[in-house]
Amino acid sequence: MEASPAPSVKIFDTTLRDGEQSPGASLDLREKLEIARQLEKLGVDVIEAGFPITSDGDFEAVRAIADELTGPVVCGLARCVEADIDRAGEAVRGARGGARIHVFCATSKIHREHKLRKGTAEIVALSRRSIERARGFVDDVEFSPEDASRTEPEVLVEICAAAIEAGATTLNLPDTVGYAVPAEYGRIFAMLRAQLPQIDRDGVVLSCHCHDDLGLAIANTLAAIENGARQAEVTVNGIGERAGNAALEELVMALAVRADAAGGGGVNTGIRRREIYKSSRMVSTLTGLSVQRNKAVVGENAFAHESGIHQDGMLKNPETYEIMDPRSIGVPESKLVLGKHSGRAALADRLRDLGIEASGEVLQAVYDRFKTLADRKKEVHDEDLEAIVDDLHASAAGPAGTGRGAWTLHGFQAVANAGTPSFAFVELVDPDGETRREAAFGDGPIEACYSAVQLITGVTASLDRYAHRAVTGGKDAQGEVRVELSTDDGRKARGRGLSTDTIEAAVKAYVAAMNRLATRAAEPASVPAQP
Ligand SMILES: CC(=O)SCCNC(=O)CCNC(=O)[C@H](O)C(C)(C)COP(=O)(O)OP(=O)(O)OC[C@H]1O[C@@H](n2cnc3c(N)ncnc32)[C@H](O)[C@@H]1OP(=O)(O)O
Ligand SMILES: CC(C)C(=O)C(=O)O
Repeated sequence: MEASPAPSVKIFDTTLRDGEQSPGASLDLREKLEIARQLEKLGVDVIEAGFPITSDGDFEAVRAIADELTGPVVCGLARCVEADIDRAGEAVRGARGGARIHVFCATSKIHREHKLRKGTAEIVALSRRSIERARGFVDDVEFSPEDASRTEPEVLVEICAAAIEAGATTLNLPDTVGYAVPAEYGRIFAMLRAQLPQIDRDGVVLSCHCHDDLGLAIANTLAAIENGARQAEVTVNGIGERAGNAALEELVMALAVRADAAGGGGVNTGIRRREIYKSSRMVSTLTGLSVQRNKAVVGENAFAHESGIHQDGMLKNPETYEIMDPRSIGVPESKLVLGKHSGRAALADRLRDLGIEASGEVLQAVYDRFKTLADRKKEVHDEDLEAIVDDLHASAAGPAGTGRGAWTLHGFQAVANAGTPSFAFVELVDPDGETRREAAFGDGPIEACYSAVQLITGVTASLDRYAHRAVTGGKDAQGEVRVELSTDDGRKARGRGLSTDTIEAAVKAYVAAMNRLATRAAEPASVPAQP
């Protein structure tokens, strides 16, 4: 006996309707068309392009999308209000990929009594009339009993039966306020199929529409599919009213990665997964709603790894820490971000990418400097690593290759006051390993530090050149200071310092130059190569 093919679920994308209801996300006609074209490339089955009674702009956008797209069915939303239905019918009529009107009417007790102020019988009759009116425009009519998950089961059964009789071809059971939990939401679908056998018999499509108020939109959607829903209403990036809707990318990838996600056996969608990331970027850019960094599937961190243990695993086999291949959704590659939690494996790998082979003691030396820096910076960039390696090369040579010890900066404090001289206290370790300290005043904290260094070392030099630049970006960027010193007897030397603290970079540069000056006594005319 042949195995029956895996069922498939239609993807009904409502980014342009419910998604656009996110505060601040309004889209104009051109933007809606651009997103609709991308949704067509993505392979969605139905595009809910808008709510045409809302405004002339929304009507025109739905009309334009219906006129242009040839793949997906184009749908317009309508209340159980004649003018809404007529406007939606006008907007989607003749849609090249198929036209649908989506009629909705709230059915829960709270919505009946407080919002619509109508009894159940009146709501059932109104819905029936509205569906019939919509069928006058199109054969494909979807009906949603709004707030279905909070509606009494008997009311839901009654209105769904009436909707099918009136000609609804899709029945959508929305969890309008994101209140349902998965088992309960799944049971509603099972209950309805059991109570209304005409659903399965006549091929009425059951649909789910979940909001994320409790973070359960995807779990609820999967529960609905497990219980017979064959259409899922979703939005790109999960945008939508309040906390948003079930995210298209999360649903599609849950079904793709886990064959048992909706009860086993596998469920297909017609989505071209390589278009997911591009769609996400486009929706984010055009709506102005940024995607949170840790958002599943499409967030900036979804395929980024910072901790050493994970990075090491990733380098050995990406499947240790990634359950999907980023390229399968159009993300070019995973990222190993170097930071405080990174280890030697990731560091050596990045150095290799930069053309620097480091192992053993050299790697350890770079690693020690890297960790010190990472304690001060959120992320260590390639330029930071190159600067660390340069710095190590310079100090490994000793003061201009003399082989003897050098002065090193141990610590400093600098106080800057407006209107009065600045004050600095500096501690250096001398070439024999002794810590020496001095305090001095100056015109600004850097000059005060330089005076203290001169007092400690006994070397008096003029500062001929001072240059500062940020080597990396951001507020925790590394600054590089380069100085050039000269003495009365004609010796010159250059020095370079690197730190996230400008004053520290300046003092390091000065001390490096002083070390070189000390070696210049024998050959006063020569200036060493730039470090
Ligand atoms: C769950 C959802 O996401 S539903 C979709 C929500 N989306 C939107 O509301 C976006 C577009 N909306 C709009 O532009 C406007 O609200 C309009 C044009 C639809 C209506 O505007 P107005 O006529 O000024 O009505 P307003 O928005 O103030 O109030 C809604 C009215 O619709 C009624 N209503 C709500 N749902 C339905 C329904 N499904 N069927 C019939 N009437 C309904 C309300 O009871 C209220 O009627 P009332 O004024 O008699 O009390
Ligand atoms: C119109 C319906 C489907 C809706 O958006 C909701 O109930 O959330």
